[in-house]
Amino acid sequence: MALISLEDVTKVYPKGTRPALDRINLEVERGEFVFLVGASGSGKTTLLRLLLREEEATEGEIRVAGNDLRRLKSRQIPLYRRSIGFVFQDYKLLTNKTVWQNVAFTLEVIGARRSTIKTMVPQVLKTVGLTGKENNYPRELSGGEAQRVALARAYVNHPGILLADEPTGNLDPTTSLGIMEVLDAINRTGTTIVMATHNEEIVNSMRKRVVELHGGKIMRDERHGLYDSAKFFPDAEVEAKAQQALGKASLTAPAAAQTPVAGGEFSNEGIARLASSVHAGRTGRYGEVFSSVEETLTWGKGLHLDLESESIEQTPGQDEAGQGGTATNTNTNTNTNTNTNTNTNTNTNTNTNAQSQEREQ
Ligand SMILES: Nc1ncnc2c1ncn2[C@@H]1O[C@H](COP(=O)(O)OP(=O)(O)OP(=O)(O)O)[C@@H](O)[C@H]1O
Repeated sequence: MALISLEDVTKVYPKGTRPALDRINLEVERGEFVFLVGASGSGKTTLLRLLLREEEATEGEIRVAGNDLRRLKSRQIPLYRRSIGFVFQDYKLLTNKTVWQNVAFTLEVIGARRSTIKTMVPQVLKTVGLTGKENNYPRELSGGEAQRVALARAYVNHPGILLADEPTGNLDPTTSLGIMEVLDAINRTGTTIVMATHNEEIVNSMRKRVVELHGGKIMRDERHGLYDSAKFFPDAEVEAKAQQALGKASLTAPAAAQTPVAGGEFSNEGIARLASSVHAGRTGRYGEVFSSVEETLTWGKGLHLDLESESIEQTPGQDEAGQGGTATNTNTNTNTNTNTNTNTNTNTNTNTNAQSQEREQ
């Protein structure tokens, strides 16, 4: 049974003139990394909010990790949400708490022991490359660092599912690469990731499953996004990162990282391609945000999904929460290479819905 399934799901907001989601059918298997793409207003955030049970479907059935979300009682919702990690474009950090306290807080609210907190917080900060920043307050962090704290907080209790709404939306291309490295590492521990994004270069480079929404309907569901790698690495830092990612895939990565995903490639190659294309300056956002449907349908040439015959391989020993693996792909400070963005797209992302959702924690 799929980890996430939506059957004929429709969402009409009280003031909505048309359905925000219109008879959506979608299945996501355990361990998958799914990009949700589509023009502004196509329904990406709504889909994530339904999965988080911040909104209820008007019609249809949603199941997440065995939970039928229609049957979830109000008092069960906080517990349900704690089993899911989520990150937003604007980080939502607690401004009066340090990096350490922000991450520890997630564990405190679920009643974790102090000894557990003391063990897990440094581990996850190391995973996201923030060792040394424990005592900084959010205002003392760069955008990329703040987003990594948000990721650490979402991941610290090793959720089986991580939902991300434009997690790179406010970040420059090189910093976004760092965030994608962390997300990729988290995914390789077995955590299923559903990420809404406008960033076509990230999607094209990572070559994960791409679900494209338009007007609340799924217009495309492909196993891999476009492949458009750069062959030229004149920048030493980005080249090193790309080499490192490729090297890790074949030499030092943990077993989970070496497991070929459907299609036979190693997931770290996506990061290598992204590093390459970040450097080449092909960092455009999802460029067709305000264009017609004909023009927006430019995603991918990949295979159409056949969930019957293909499935993501699981690494033996990993439980549902992904605790069988530890992410080893630590991030390095990537903020120095910001001059390569030759993006000419002038669209701005107006994702205000996610921004207004304050996490209960
Ligand atoms: N609370 C709400 N009340 C009424 N309509 C809403 C509400 N939230 C979203 N909508 C509408 O639902 C549709 C889908 O919005 P949604 O935020 O899911 O799109 P999106 O693809 O995430 O867009 P973006 O990329 O701009 O974040 C839009 O037409 C939007 O105006």
